[in-house]
Amino acid sequence: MDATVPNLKPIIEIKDLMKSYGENHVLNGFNMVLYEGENLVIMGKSGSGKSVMIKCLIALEEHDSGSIQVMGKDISELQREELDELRTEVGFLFQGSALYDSMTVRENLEFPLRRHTKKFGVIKDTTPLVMEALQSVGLANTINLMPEELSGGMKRRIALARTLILRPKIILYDEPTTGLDPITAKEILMLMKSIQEKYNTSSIIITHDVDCARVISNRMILLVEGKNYIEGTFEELSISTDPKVQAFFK
Ligand SMILES: Nc1ncnc2c1ncn2[C@@H]1O[C@H](COP(=O)(O)OP(=O)(O)OP(=O)(O)O)[C@@H](O)[C@H]1O
Repeated sequence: MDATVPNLKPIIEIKDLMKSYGENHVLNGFNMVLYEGENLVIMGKSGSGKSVMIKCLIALEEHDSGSIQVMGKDISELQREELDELRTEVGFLFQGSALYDSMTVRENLEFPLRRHTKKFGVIKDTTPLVMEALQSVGLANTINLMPEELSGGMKRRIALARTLILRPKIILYDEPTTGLDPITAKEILMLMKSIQEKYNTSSIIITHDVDCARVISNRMILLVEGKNYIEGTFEELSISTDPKVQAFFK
C-alpha cells in the first residue's frame, strides 16, 4: 500500500463476485477492497469485465453471487429507496460524459439535485451549490452555456461537476481520459487529484491509460478473465516481468 493513503478503513469491499451472461462467465470470483481516501486503478484488457464490475457495484446489474459492501451496507439487501440514497454517496463518471444536450450547464448540474431531494432537502436557490461545483472544476463562467458550446475537455469537467454536486464520498471513473488529447487528459487528472484532496473522496478508476494510472493511482489491480491477477502500486507493477502485466506498460 502506498504511503500516501491516509488510513486503511475499507469503504467498499467486494468478495468473490460472480457474474455471467449465459455461457459468458464475465466475473469469476473478483475481490476488491477500496480504502477511504484511496485512488484505486483497475486495469484489464477490453472485455475483461471492468465495466460489468462497476455496474454490479452500483446495482445497475445484478450479480450472481458473492458480496458487495458499500459503506458497510450489503447492496443486495437494500430496498430501492435505500439504494437511491446510497447512490448519492457514489458518483460515477462514465465514458463520454453524457451531458443533456438540450439543457444549459446550470440545468445539467441542477438535475441530480432535483432527483435526489433527500440529501439536501428541497433547495430553493441552487446557485451556491451549482457555483461551488463549477468552481471546483474551474468553469464557473460556463454556467449559462449549452453543451455544444463546450470543448470535449470542458464537457468532461462539467460532467465531473455534476457528479460532485451531490458531494459523493466515492467516485467511480470509467476511462476518464479516453478520447482527450494528452494536455487535456493531464488537466483532467490534475482535477481528479485536487478533488480527492479537497473532498477526501475515494475513487475507483478504470483505465487503459498508463499515464493516468501513474499519476492518479495509490494502488492498482489487474483484472484477467474476471478475477484479480495481480495487485500493487504502479511502481511495483511497472517493473513486473510477467508478460500479462508488462502488456499494460508498453
Ligand atoms: N448486458 C450485457 N449482456 C450480455 N453480455 C454483456 C452485457 N454487458 C457486458 N457483457 C459482456 O461482458 C463482457 C465484459 O464486458 P465489459 O464491458 O465489462 O468489459 P470491459 O473490461 O469494461 O471492456 P472495455 O475495456 O472494452 O470497456 C463482454 O464479453 C461483454 O460482451
